[in-house]
Amino acid sequence: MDHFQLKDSIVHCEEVPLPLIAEAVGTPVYVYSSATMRRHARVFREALEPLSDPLVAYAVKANPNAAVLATLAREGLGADVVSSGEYARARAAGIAADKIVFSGVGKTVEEMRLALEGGLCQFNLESLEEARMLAEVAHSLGKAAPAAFRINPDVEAGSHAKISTGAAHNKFGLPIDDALAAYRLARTLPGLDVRGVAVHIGSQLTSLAPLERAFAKIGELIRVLRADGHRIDTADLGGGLGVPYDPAAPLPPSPEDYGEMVRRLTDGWDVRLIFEPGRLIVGNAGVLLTRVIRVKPGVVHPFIIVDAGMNDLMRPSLYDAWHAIEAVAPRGEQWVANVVGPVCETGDTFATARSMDRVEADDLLFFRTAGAYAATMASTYNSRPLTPEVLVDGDRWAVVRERIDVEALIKADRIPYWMQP
Ligand SMILES: Cc1ncc(COP(=O)(O)O)c(C=O)c1O
Ligand SMILES: N[C@@H](CCCC[NH3+])C(=O)O
Repeated sequence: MDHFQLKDSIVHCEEVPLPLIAEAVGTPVYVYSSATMRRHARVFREALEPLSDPLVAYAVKANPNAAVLATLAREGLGADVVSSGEYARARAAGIAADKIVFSGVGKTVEEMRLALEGGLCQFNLESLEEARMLAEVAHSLGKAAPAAFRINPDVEAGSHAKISTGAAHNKFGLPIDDALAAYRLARTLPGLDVRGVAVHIGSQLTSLAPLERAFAKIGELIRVLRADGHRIDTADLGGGLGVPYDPAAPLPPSPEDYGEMVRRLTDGWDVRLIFEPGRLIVGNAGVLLTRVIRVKPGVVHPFIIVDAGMNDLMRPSLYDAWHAIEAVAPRGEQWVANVVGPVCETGDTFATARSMDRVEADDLLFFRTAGAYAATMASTYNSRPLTPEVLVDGDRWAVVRERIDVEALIKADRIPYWMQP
């Protein structure tokens, strides 16, 4: 079910016409559909049935907006966090501490302390060095930190190189060949209670095969660890399932196919499974609404200059990502055009030679699949305000993050004392 659809020739988010939001809030603006998020949370959970009591810990990095987190908390989701900021956001949104998994490559002593004091399900440790540090911090607090090692299974995820994490040369996780020695040593550390394994090989995966290879290796590792006397109660299988961006591309595997594969691969593991989906839950729940500033002729195709830039939506410039770009009030004609932002970089290009709705200055366009890794990766480059966010629920809508304007940016800067009069 697509919650961004034409009704009376105007694209709506659920029951709310997008032009209404553009007029009231200004553009560019992110717009999220509550119904889509709720639906994705349910579809994912249903796809895992009848696994007993899995923890679905939404990867907060995909979209950490407080209203988004509160929506997902009400669906019973936990949180996968990678910083004290994400931990604080998850707690503030009402996510119970025992549903929070703390991942991340460079957890600091302060972050460890914060999560130990506030409570959590487990830390996913990336190295023995990190395990030692956590053991010390927990011991000093008189606690035993619940933990798993994130294993690097040396599997190529087949995704974009910048979002693949499971190959031996990537910075993530403990090399699988070092795992047994690490579990043995970790067991001797007071302050540490290692009781699980974790794996996450990358994001926007469009095939289940690499996940199957990784999970098979993890299954074998669990067997080896148990034979060596280690207690393994949890297996965190990460996130990574891709979502459709380009309708012309083959569909990524469905949550149902993923669930079937997981049940098959984890049969007999006898652990509590943890999942960390991010993009799957929110990716298609958001759009970036933008207005055409002007159209200028190009040598080959016209340039549509919109008021959203690479600072608002980085994915095309960072990963050559493809986002559908459609008119909010289509004129019924198609053309081939380039869509670019106003930022002073050639990379501020959203689409080149794209067949799309013909538009004129002042028309509204929207970028689809902008609910994940979009607003959260925005910057103020070129001294552009941070884009506001709006949440829709049926016929209701609300601004859930204000535009952080240039006044606020200027106020955050300081003139040093020696330059003051
Ligand atoms: C450890 C970890 N878990 C979960 C995720 C969420 O991934 P995705 O949004 O692809 O589901 C990520 C990001 O790739 C991650 O690094
Ligand atoms: N930012 C990436 C995903 C990174 C996943 C982080 N673990 C994207 O937009 O596709």
